[in-house]
Amino acid sequence: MSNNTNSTVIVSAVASAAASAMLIRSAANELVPSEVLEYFSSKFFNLRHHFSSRFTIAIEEYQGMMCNHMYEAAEVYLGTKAALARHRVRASKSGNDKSPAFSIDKDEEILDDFEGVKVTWRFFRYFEQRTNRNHYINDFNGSSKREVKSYELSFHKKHKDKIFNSYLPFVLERAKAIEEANMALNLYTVGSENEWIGGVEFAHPMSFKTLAIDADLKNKITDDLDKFVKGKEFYNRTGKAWKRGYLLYGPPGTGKSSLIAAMANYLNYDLYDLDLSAVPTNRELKNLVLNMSNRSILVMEDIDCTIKLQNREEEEEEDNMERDKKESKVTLSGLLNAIDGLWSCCGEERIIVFTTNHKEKLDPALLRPGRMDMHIHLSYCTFSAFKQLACNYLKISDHNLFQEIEGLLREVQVTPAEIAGELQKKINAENCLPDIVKFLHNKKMVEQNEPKLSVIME
Ligand SMILES: Nc1ncnc2c1ncn2[C@@H]1O[C@H](COP(=O)(O)OP(=O)(O)OP(=O)(O)O)[C@@H](O)[C@H]1O
Ligand SMILES: [Mg+2]
Repeated sequence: MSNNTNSTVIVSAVASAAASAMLIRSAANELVPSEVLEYFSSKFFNLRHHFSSRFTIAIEEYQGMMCNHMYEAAEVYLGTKAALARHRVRASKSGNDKSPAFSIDKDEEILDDFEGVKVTWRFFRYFEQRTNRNHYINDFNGSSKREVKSYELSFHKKHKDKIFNSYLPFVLERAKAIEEANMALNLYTVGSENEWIGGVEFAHPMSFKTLAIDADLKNKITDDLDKFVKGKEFYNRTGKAWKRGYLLYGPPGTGKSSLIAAMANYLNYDLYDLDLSAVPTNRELKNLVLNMSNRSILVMEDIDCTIKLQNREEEEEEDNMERDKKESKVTLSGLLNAIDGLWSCCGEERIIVFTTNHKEKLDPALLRPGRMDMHIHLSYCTFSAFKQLACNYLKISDHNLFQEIEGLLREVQVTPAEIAGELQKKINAENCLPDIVKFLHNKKMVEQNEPKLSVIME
C-alpha cells in the first residue's frame, strides 16, 4: 500500500472514531441523567488534574455583585502585553484616558515571564446557568443565564508560593501604576458654593525638560519628588503623613507657576487651585482642603497677597475685639489649621505648594519644616536658563552671540518671562538674538540710571 492510501485509512479511521464518539456522547446525553454525566465528568476532571503538574487560578469579573479588583488589574496589566496575543485584542478609550487601552479577547492566550517563572494567561467568556434569580444583576431579558468573563492564570505547581506572594501583588501594583499614568490631569477651582468644581483637563505643556531653571536646582526638585512618590514605605515606617509642602518664592515672571505645571505633569497629579481670597471662612477652607482627592497638588498662589498674614498674637487680640467681623475671613491660624488638618487626615500622597513674591512677609510658622518642607528660590535668568529658553523657542544650543549674552546676564536682572517674551517675537536666531542683545543693553542702562532717578524723585 502506498503512503497516500495509508494516511487515507488513518484519516478515515480517526473520522469514524470521532463520529462514533459523538454518536455515543449524544446518545449518552439523551439516555443518561445529567446528574450522572456531571458526576463522571467531574471525576474525570479531578483525575486529570491529579496527574497534572499545572496549577490554575480563575479570576472572575464579579464576586457576587461586586467587581473583582484582581480581574480589573489583570485586564489592565495584560493590556500592556496585548501585542503578544496571536489573533484578536479588544481596544477601548474612555474620556479621561490619554491613549487607547487594549485587552485580550476570548480564548486568547498570553505567556508571561516573572523572574524566570513562566505563566500562561487565558481569557474566557461563556454563559452559565443561574442558580439564584436574585443573585445576578445583568438579567436584561429575563434570561436564566449569566455571562461569565474570567482570566485563568496557570503555572507549574512548584511556583505556587511565588505566584501567590509576589506575582499577583506585582500585577496589582503594575495595573495601578499603568492606570494612573494613563489618566489625564484635572484642574479644580473653588466654586460659588465653596466647593471644588471643574475636573477640567489640565493640558499645560510645561515639563522639567522645558522649564528654564538651573540644572542643579532642577535635579534637586525632581529627586525630592521621586523620593516622595516612592516613599510610601518610608512614610509608613517613620509614622509621618505622606505629604510634602513646597514654597516657591521669587520675583514675578521667574517661573513659579510654570514649575507647578511641570510638577503636576511629572507626577501626573491633579491640581487644586485654591484662591484664598475667594474662601469666606476658616471652616470652608478646612472643608475644601479635606475634600481633595489623593495624588493631588493643592496650590495657593501669591499667599502673601491673598491673606493678611499678621503675627498670631496680634490676630488673637483682634479676634477678641472683633470676633464677628473676623469670622467672615480666612486667618493665618485658620490656614495653619487647615494645613495641619490636611497633614493628619487619612488620605495619602498629597502635595501642597505656596507661591509668593515676598517670602520675608510670611509668618515663620507657615514656613517651618513639616508645613513647607522645601523652599525653592526662583530667580532671575541665568545663562543656563537662557540656553534652555533658546533651545525651547529657537531650537539652537549655541550661537556666536551667546558669549555676549552670558556676560550681560551676569550684570542685568532679567526674568525668564521677559526673555521668553523677546524670543517669541522672531522665530529665527539670526533676527532674534541681536534683538535680545539690544534688549539686555537697554535694560542694563535703565538699571544703571535707576538709583539716580530715585534720588531725583526724593
Ligand atoms: N523658568 C521658566 N522656564 C520657562 N519659561 C518660563 C520660566 N519662567 C517664566 N517663563 C515664561 O514666562 C511666563 C510667566 O511665567 P510664570 O507664570 O511661571 O511666572 P511666575 O513666577 O509664576 O510669575 P508671578 O509671580 O507673576 O505669578 C510663562 O508662561 C513662561 O512662558
Ligand atoms: Mg505665577
